[in-house]
Amino acid sequence: MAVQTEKSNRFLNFINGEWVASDTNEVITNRNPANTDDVVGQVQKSSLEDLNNAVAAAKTAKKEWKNLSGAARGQYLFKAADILESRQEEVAECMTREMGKTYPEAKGETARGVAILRYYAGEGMRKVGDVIPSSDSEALMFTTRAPLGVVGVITPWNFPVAIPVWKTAPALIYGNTIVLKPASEAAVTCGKVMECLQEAGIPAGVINMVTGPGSVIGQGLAEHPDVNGITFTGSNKVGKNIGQTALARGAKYQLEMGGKNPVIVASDADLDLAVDATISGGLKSTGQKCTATSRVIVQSDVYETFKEKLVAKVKEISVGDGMKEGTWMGPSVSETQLNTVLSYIEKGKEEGTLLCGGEKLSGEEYEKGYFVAPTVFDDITTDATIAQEEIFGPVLALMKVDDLEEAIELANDVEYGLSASIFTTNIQKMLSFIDDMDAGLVRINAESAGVELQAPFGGMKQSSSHSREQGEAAKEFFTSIKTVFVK
Ligand SMILES: NC(=O)C1=CN([C@@H]2O[C@H](COP(=O)(O)OP(=O)(O)OC[C@H]3O[C@@H](n4cnc5c(N)ncnc54)[C@H](O)[C@@H]3O)[C@@H](O)[C@H]2O)C=CC1
Ligand SMILES: O=C(O)CCC(=O)C(=O)O
Repeated sequence: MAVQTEKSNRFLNFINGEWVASDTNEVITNRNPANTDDVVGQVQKSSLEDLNNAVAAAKTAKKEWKNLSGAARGQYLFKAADILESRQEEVAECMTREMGKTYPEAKGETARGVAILRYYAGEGMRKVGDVIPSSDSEALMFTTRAPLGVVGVITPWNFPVAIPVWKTAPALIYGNTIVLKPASEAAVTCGKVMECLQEAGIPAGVINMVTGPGSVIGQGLAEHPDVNGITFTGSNKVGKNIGQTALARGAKYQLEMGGKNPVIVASDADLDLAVDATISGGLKSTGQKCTATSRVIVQSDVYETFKEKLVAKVKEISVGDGMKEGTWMGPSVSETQLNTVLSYIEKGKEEGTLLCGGEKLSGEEYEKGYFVAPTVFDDITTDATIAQEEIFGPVLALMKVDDLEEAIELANDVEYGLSASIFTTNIQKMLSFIDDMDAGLVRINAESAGVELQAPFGGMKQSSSHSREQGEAAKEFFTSIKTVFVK
């Protein structure tokens, strides 16, 4: 057993209140996707035995943690928020170097993590149940809530602070203990979040982190008989498998998966606003958000003007190392992700007309990173692969429609239903969109990305397990309702 003595970017597993090396003696080394010469840090390549130790610790700790008052649990989260806030710049820099999003975005995400911790800290003081009139006049009937117990938290790399925090903070405040398995690509940044929770003094065993391959540690969590609930964000393929595994053994699960999010630009839209929001929603974070805009559905009478404005602005985007001032868009997270994006771009060239971008960037600034040019396609039809499949890259597909009805029909013509936007100044069009759009998040005159921590977040159709995260909605997953009858 080794002890982590100083703040560094080399992380051990965190199990039962201690930093411990994996029994495999193997590590995963993370490099900067903007410059692969830059080694960002290391995490453990753990085994099932490490996972079993973490689950055992979480199981032992759950009774005492659950028996604390919500207010007492909240105090730990307030403290963790202060610590994370004091380390905002260090955490953000690590995030940018580890997964590529720009430093201002990474700072914003870290601040969001702080705000989420504070929001759920406050939840510890809010009501958990209702009094319901019994048909027996001498009885008192009410609901209360019980934690699930041990929750397995499996997170992706695209929001290395916000997603682990928006799953962990509600799990803890409602009395659960956790075992967190972050995506390897961003596990060093996540280790820093874990340090903040540790420094806040959360009792041993309540929070645990085990890093390693998804197929071993993630699958191991899903299968583990002592893990009572699993919360997951990531790809559809992995998510569905986790859901089936959890269901087969009767565990609760929550899945947030892909998106193929449309923006509709109506003929009466403020076109400059729509252009800016399409770029921001589609290309920020290099398009690596499940809420990213990827299908741009434009009414024919403004199509050419919108297209011209959009392409002119996309061409101005500065791509580079996210730590460099003036960089608007960083690299893809990894070589695998870059290759996926490039293969969709090749497909797009067969399916439509390339308007700009469409290539891996070359030249001195780019040669050691995974950079792709922001790309826009024209003449894309709804059955095209790039109009149907989640790309997770900076690629926009333009589609032309004659009227709003056709626009909404097209917007709904995908298997996903996470987020959708419309740009219009017409109230009737807004209302039709709100009514008819099959998405968990519908946004009017605002980009498709951008989730507020106090509001429910989740998708329809194949985008989620039909559950919601964040805000008060988190309570539904992280607790079970108990109906109490007293006479
Ligand atoms: N909805 C979202 O926010 C995200 C969607 N994605 C989508 O997924 C694609 C692939 O990205 P990946 O990082 O490979 O996503 P992924 O779904 O493989 O990874 C997400 C998490 O699940 C874990 N995992 C992987 N295999 C597992 C398994 N068999 N059992 C349990 N856990 C497992 C990973 O280690 C990671 O912690 C992206 O191109 C994108 O389309 C990726 C990340 C986030
Ligand atoms: O748009 C956001 O802020 C959150 C997106 C998200 O949850 C994701 O990409 O996994």
